[in-house]
Amino acid sequence: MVTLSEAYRDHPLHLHHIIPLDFSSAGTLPETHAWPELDDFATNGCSNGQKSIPVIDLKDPNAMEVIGIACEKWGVFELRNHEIPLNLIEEVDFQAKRFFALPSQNKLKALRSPGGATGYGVARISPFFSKYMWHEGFTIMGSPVDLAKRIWPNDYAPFCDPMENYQKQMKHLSEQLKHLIFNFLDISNEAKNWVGSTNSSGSGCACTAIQLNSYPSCPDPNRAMGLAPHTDTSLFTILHQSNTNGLQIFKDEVGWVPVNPDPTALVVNTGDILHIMSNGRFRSVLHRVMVNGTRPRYSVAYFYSPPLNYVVSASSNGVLKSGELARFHSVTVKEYIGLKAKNLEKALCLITI
Ligand SMILES: C=C1C[C@]23C[C@@]1(O)CC[C@H]2[C@@]12CCC[C@@](C)(C(=O)O1)[C@H]2[C@@H]3C(=O)O
Ligand SMILES: O=C(O)CCC(=O)C(=O)O
Ligand SMILES: [Fe+2]
Repeated sequence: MVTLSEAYRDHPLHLHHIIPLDFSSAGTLPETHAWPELDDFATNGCSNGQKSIPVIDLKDPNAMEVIGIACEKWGVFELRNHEIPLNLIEEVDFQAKRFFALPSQNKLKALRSPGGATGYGVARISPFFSKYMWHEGFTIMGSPVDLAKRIWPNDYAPFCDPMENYQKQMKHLSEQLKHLIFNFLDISNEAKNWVGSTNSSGSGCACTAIQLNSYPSCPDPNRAMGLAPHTDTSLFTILHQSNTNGLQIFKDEVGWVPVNPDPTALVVNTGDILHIMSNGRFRSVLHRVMVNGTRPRYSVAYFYSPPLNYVVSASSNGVLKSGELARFHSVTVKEYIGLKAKNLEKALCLITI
């Protein structure tokens, strides 16, 4: 089965950047989780009610055009009519909540290892910030069975079956979106089909991951940060958010724009790999998550990227118009993941020509 884990092996983390706080016993916000700059965050235009992300119907005959324009102008859109069964989404949500509701010592049985990429833990970006985030995550790459067996040794199927089904459905949806986006960008058939590329299992399949996110309700939400501002590494990410708000995207000349939850819809955002492949035309969108004083928030992110040894390059994929120069050096997906793991948001600058 396809796994991205290999790309993270050379970038081990310290345990304090893996083990989440036991949120169930935190009656007050610990200083370790109190973010000093938050006044800024709160007033940075996030209540701008007029601006909201584009909403796109996948069955729209002009889907390719409207998706392309949304990626260009916003780097994010809400997708309706996506054909992922709602009962599957609800089941995945339910299983995620069931996992996060376990006592801390049970969740720690599935803790991500220092050199690992899957399992329970804080967000990978944690070492780049001096404060911790009000967040816990569970990352799945390939089969969730080994991880789930550590928690439910004899009863892992209720967790694993919907996760595996979700992976299949999301992969199919991602292929449709990839097709529309690459056609909009005029990407060549070779680059489109990842010709000659393989991942760790030797197949030319995409690298994918599911990230279950939990943001418990917080005793001091104005001083806490759910997920610090970041861009995703992926080609694109498909997110389902349950009905507590908190996600915001950064739009130039506007500021932080809330992405209000619609549990029947999905949110698609562009990642760094698409940024590079499109020569910067589709900028990877900066986003963050704020927390809530009374309600927990849950989300499920599906990251979709080309195979690990795929060469991410605008100079050979057909996107450059005549006379246009490539803005980035070519890198493999694996090399870019390594750069991001070491340098976070400076990774793109490091490959800028
Ligand atoms: C496939 C992946 C993308 C991700 C790193 C990961 O290996 C699994 C977790 C993902 C996540 C989720 C929260 C935000 C993020 C930046 C992080 O710290 O972990 C993303 C990573 C990413 O896009 O690079
Ligand atoms: O919880 C959210 O809405 C955002 C999650 C996210 O940004 C991520 O998993 O990369
Ligand atoms: Fe993200």
